[in-house]
Amino acid sequence: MDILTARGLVMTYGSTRALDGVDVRVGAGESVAVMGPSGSGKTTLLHVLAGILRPMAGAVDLAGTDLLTLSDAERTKLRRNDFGFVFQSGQLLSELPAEENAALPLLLSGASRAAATERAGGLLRRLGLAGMERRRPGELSGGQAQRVAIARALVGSPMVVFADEPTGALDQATGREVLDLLTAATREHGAALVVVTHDAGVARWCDRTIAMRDGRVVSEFTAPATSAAGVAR
Ligand SMILES: Nc1ncnc2c1ncn2[C@@H]1O[C@H](COP(=O)(O)OP(=O)(O)OP(=O)(O)O)[C@@H](O)[C@H]1O
Repeated sequence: MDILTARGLVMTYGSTRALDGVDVRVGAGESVAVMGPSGSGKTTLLHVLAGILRPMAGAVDLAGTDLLTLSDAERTKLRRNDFGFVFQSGQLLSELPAEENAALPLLLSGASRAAATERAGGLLRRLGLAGMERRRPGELSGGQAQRVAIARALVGSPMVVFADEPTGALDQATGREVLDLLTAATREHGAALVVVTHDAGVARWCDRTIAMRDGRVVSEFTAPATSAAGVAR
């Protein structure tokens, strides 16, 4: 069953067609890598699918809800409840301990502090951060900080996690570890994952890869990383 579908997406910036008629579907619990050269429209697609950007044309449907007919307030609420986000870096609040950073979406949704930090702490421990729950982001390595971001993305049990170059600021080995955790943790939670990346190896962790070029999906495949590498350039 598809949980997220988009049809005919068009997004332009002046004369640049960042999205030029894109159709995408994401199955429930499926992980999808979005690849392609710089400027091919990957981040724009992610933002449109996540309801952050409104396209000039097309439709986005999340489990039967048309995202583009919602009011801004409704879309914000849907993003908070149904989506999780992991960005390249710098998304944690520097003054808050890891546990509270990870608990933030639940706190914003009105959960009690005790319940929210307990759930966040459990996730952090499952992501290998036992004993680091009270550390602030400045006291964590880049890879550890991304694990906190993954915990935060999953803490509200979202339907879809969106990740934009989540390992872009990490060395390759740490990046692989983080991706492994990201895909395993989203799977474990039954969430779908849409991950934008330049790393052809990511396809190894994902169920499907979408390749973009010049604002269009040029190929789509379920394949090992060796096939993905040819499309990544
Ligand atoms: N806010 C904006 N204003 C003007 N042009 C934009 C804006 N955002 C994106 N673009 C343009 O739209 C096109 C697609 O950009 P996008 O960021 O989606 O590509 P990308 O594939 O994610 O690139 P990268 O891999 O470098 O992050 C590019 O030509 C970019 O310059």
